[in-house]
Amino acid sequence: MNKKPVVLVVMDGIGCTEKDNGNAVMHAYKPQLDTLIKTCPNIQIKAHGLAVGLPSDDDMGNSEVGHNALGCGQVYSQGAKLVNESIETGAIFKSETWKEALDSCKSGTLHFLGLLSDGNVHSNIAHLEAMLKQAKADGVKKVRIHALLDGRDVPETSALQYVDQIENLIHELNDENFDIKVASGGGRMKITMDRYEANWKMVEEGWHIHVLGEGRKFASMKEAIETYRKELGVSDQDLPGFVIEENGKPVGTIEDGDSVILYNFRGDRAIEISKAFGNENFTEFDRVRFPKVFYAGMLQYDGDLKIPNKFLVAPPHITNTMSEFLVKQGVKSYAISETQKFGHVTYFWNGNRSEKFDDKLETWVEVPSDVIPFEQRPWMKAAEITDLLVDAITSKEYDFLRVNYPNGDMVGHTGNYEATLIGVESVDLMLKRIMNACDKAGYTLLVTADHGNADEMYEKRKNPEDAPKPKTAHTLNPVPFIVYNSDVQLKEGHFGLSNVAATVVELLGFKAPEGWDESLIK
Ligand SMILES: O=C(O)[C@@H](CO)OP(=O)(O)O
Ligand SMILES: [Mn+2]
Ligand SMILES: [Mn+2]
Repeated sequence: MNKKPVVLVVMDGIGCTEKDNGNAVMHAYKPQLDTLIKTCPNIQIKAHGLAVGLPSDDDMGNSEVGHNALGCGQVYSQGAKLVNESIETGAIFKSETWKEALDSCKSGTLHFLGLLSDGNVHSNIAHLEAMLKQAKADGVKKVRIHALLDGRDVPETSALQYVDQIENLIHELNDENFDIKVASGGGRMKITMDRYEANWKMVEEGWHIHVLGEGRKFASMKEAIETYRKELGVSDQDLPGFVIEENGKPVGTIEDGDSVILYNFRGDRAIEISKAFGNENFTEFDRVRFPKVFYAGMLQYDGDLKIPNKFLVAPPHITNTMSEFLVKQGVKSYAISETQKFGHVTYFWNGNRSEKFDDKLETWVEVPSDVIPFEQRPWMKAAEITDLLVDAITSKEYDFLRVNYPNGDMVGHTGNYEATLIGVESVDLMLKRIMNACDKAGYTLLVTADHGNADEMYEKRKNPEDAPKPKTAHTLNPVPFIVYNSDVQLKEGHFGLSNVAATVVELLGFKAPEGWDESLIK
């Protein structure tokens, strides 16, 4: 085998299936991908469920677990699973953090903030339910819930199902000693859950809604959702923020002496709001009022920056990553994406660490993303990313280069089939440029994805004659793994994303370290 530098392309959200259920991957005009699959060694690898450390094979893949597995060559039990286990054993409720959270709000309110669904990508409503029951059992007097609506990891207009579920539990738990209410909420793509500092305005709006109780007022969550749906016709993820009021007053602003638990377990979209609650000297926006609260996350979202410093369940301690390994070998690497996925190829890739292992050997490049609905620009920043990546390949400075193209995923999440076709086609167009650059430089090119999304743009239909309903979530499908410009043969069998790291280092001429899943090369 000829040892050469390697370029790895992650086509975010581009999975493989023969099924045509609004399959924007199948139907996109993508001559490069088609040729690569026809002429190069390639297999399909698993990107969901147990293969990436999720609780079961009913769990679709996602970027966090996908990039963790790609970047560390191992499968770790992930947040979704760790929290389940901690609740099952009761460890979470014996933790210091839980006790402190309860002690700290003895004469105040215990607030739960998080994504209200069972998507299991960022959160699970079952975790919230378990904590509400335990809070009552532990003698908490007053609880307020700040509910972010999903429609991105679950069907796009399914919010009322989860609202009913939580309202039923509230009804069951409420009595003269336990006062529990929903206080505020809004769509996850409108407030609070921004990531990678793409749009701090979202977090500022969330702060006004949850903390200050400033925003459009409604009598109930249901009324807010139904009113906004009628007025705007948008999916759950895009519903504006709302504040629940009674007698002209918000029912649950966040005040000095309260405790706040962010029950999302995934980090990327939890870090900014955690900074707003946790940093004394915070400058991203004017908080107007900064209540002195005890703040904890379900997990610690960033191990380097210790965000937040209090958490209920320890995150997977991901060690022995590919970046660590390459740095030890003195290999120079290059990582690039646009803002929306920049942390995926850096922070997730390195096991949820925001710092480099070595400043000199690692180069990270972020192309600023547009702040617009991505169906309006499905090509996103693919061309700008490729300009820089091609320069980096041509410079011959780096032995390992990785890139994430968000299009299949970010446009896929809009549920817009036509735009997603263009998203996939934009990525395909870029592949040609990268192939050319690799030809000239004599580099090996690997093409894969972190999970599916664009491959199923319609929900499953009950009756074949029903009109297609847009699907915004990820899929359970495998992803391609293609080797271009190398004479290797690939193994046959059942493999997953965690087999890629060993494959990369082998192509670079190293023996993969102990403990990594095997390489895909025969
Ligand atoms: O947008 C996100 O936060 C998730 C879906 O919840 O997508 P990805 O895992 O691809 O980042
Ligand atoms: Mn992804
Ligand atoms: Mn996604």
